[in-house]
Amino acid sequence: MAEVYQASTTAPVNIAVVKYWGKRDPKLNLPTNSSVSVTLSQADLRTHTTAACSSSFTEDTLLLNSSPQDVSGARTQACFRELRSLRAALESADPSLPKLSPLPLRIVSENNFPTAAGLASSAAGFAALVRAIANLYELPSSPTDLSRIARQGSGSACRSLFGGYVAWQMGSKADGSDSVAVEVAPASHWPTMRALILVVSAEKKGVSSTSGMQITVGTSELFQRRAEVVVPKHMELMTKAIQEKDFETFGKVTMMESNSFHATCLDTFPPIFYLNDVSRAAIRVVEDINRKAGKIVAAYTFDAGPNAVIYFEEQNLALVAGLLKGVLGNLDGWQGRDIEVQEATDVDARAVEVLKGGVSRVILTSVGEGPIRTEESLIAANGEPLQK
Ligand SMILES: Nc1ncnc2c1ncn2[C@@H]1O[C@H](COP(=O)(O)OP(=O)(O)OP(=O)(O)O)[C@@H](O)[C@H]1O
Ligand SMILES: C[C@@](O)(CCOP(=O)(O)OP(=O)(O)O)CC(=O)O
Repeated sequence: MAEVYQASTTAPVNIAVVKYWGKRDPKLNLPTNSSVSVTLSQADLRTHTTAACSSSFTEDTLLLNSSPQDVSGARTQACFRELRSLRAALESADPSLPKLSPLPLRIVSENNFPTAAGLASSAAGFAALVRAIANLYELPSSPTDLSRIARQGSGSACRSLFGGYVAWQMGSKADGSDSVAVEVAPASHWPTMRALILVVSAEKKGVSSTSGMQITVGTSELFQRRAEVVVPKHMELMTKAIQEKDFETFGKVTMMESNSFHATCLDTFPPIFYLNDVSRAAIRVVEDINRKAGKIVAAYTFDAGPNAVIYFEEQNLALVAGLLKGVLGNLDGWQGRDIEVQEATDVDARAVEVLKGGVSRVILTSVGEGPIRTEESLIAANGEPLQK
């Protein structure tokens, strides 16, 4: 029987606090601005991927949550091609190495959260795919080197190669070699950061990030100001806020960034609406929580969909999560955490009702680590995918 080589990893989701929106080169996924994200804990949200290769396989395949995916797309192909060429270079430098680069790849992956629902599945998915194949090929590449490859799968994926607080530097070179992710600070630098996700919709979204951002680039004038003036200022403030663990600035910039990004969506022609009434109710409740506290203790942010991500620090668990548990305590997602419930006094009553009617579940998580190698495999020794 032909030998089956394999390696596995898990990879995290990241949620941006300075948003990536717009490409200067759609083929290479080169962005029009830099961005910053927080990597979320894999205890709650993760992709698990096994990469295998063998001469007994007939073609490159990808099985995602048990369903076969098309791998002929330019993005997946770019990742396969770049990783193979790094392996081929190792093989030609050391002829004793097994010749893995020409062998067909079999990738098996599982997301433990809804795919394509604005929960950054493509980020965790492509980060895991690239990391798993790099492990399989025993590449000496650093996370920054791999971020250059994962970026071509999905832009935001480049930030999921690191844990903690991560910047994607837009770079200026035409070949994209300087458009990479770097660590701003590890999770251990500011470990008290929490994220409460209000899942408003787990459905596939209407306008994908990929096409939405290109229509914005082509039609919005506001977008130009965002890329040239707003984001560079926010990048500076955000990096410093993270270094100094200054939640008030972190929170203010996070909220203003989300608002700026969604304003450019509205300024796109025809307009793109990712926020809905439930999202706006979440914004209102966060504002009321901050007003009650007399300072910024909670910060909302929204990606290309209505789900709210609310960042806060552990010391404000009762003020933020406790209050929202008072409103949404009947939903799934609060288990396993001892949270003192707070009355939603001094909070807009209508917004509370809208949240009650529109949020389907919550996910309470925290800042976490980057991809983690695992011996737990999704492919049997004979090369067959393992059914869970
Ligand atoms: N585990 C995975 N392995 C490989 N590819 C994946 C994986 N998970 C998701 N993807 C790819 O990502 C696509 C979903 O990306 P999409 O950008 O539409 O949604 P999203 O990532 O959930 O939302 P967003 O990035 O806007 O927050 C899937 O259709 C699939 O091609
Ligand atoms: C709103 C965002 O989540 C957009 C993410 O866009 P994608 O990374 O999904 O886009 P592609 O590069 O086309 O795959 C903001 C962010 O994550 O920075």
